[in-house]
Amino acid sequence: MARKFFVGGNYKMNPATKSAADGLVKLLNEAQVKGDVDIVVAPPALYLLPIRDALKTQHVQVSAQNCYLKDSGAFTGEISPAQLADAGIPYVILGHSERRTIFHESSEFVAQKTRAALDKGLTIILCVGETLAEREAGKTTAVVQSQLEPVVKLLQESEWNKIVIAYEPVWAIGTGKVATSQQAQETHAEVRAWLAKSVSSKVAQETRIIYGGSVTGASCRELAAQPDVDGFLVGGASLKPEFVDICNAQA
Ligand SMILES: O=C(COP(=O)(O)O)NO
Repeated sequence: MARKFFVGGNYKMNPATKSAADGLVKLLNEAQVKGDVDIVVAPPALYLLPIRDALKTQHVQVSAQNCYLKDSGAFTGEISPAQLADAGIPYVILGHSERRTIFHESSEFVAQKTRAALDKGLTIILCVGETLAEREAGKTTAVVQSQLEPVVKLLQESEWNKIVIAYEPVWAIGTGKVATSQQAQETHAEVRAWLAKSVSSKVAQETRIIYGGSVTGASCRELAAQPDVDGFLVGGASLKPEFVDICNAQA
């Protein structure tokens, strides 16, 4: 089966003002989206509802950038999967490398949060990826598999249709050093083969594996042409007009 193209925009802790956020909504509402693509933008939590309510295009949905694993309680600063579901936010990014490195989230913790988000009906953009040292040591496959294993243990085969895997090599995030098409295709194919072995061939074939790490309007088409690259999770470029070109990369 053909996997529907998927492009996420991870705004991270941007933009700095509501008026700038309004500008991004204008860009999305005026975008000429070509082809069949799921577009999801992940603004800071403060802007989630205003942006969701200001979007006039059926092409774009919103995502949280993270969530906790409990429904409510004394967890200062956190947002719960139950609150996201109640607010009608359909997606959440989990396991982003910035959550793993800056906020010390382990793969087991990310897996528990994935379980909790699935229990509330959310779709998860599950981030994995290796550091430059791990790639140079030939550990890319082992690292990515170690990040996915705890998730595999907690999911039923039928739940994988609520997972989008984002392969984001840490050395490409925010550096301008985009992975080559060959590097992306190689790792995506390895992840897909591992899914076939660890879950099922159906899940391997149907799960979208998207690439993130310095994707731009200039690099997106060659990457999108790779058989196992099903889309992108875009950081910096999602805050610019070229985000629309990236959404149309497969059109
Ligand atoms: O972190 C990223 C990628 O960021 P950049 O596109 O800025 O490298 N996506 O979640």
